[in-house]
Amino acid sequence: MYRVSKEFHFSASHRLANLPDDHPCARLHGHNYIVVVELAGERLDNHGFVRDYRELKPLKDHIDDTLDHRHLNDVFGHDGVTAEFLAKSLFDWCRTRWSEVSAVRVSETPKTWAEYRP
Ligand SMILES: Nc1nc2c(c(=O)[nH]1)N=C([C@H](O)[C@H](O)COP(=O)(O)OP(=O)(O)OP(=O)(O)O)CN2
Ligand SMILES: [Zn+2]
Repeated sequence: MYRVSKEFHFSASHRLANLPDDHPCARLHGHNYIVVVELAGERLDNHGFVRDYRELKPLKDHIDDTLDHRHLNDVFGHDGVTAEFLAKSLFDWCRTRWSEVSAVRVSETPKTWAEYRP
């Protein structure tokens, strides 16, 4: 099995308003998010690719247009925009376009990662 991945970046604010008031993440704050999309395949195409990284450009456009420099509670219309939620949401968006997508990972801080892998 081959696995390839590409990294995307965006900055956004959020507030996990369902957490207790004394939890720091219940307050308005922001992250420099990192998103890694992983694709898997048993076979390579004629160019030796699982899929050309350049074909993932629509994901960069989607992130830039809908998430970058936005308030994520407003974007999604709820107060639970966790890293886990973003990983699943971006996985679903990618999977409708590229069948090889096998996982999406999201980092909010240099020390934390959430992954969605069905
Ligand atoms: N499982 C999850 N836990 C937390 C999430 C999340 O999305 N999934 N999100 C947050 C906060 O939004 C934010 O990411 C803060 O995380 P935290 O690790 O507390 O960040 P710090 O930089 O403050 O960590 P230090 O250990 O103090 O450096 C919280 N939890
Ligand atoms: Zn946060």
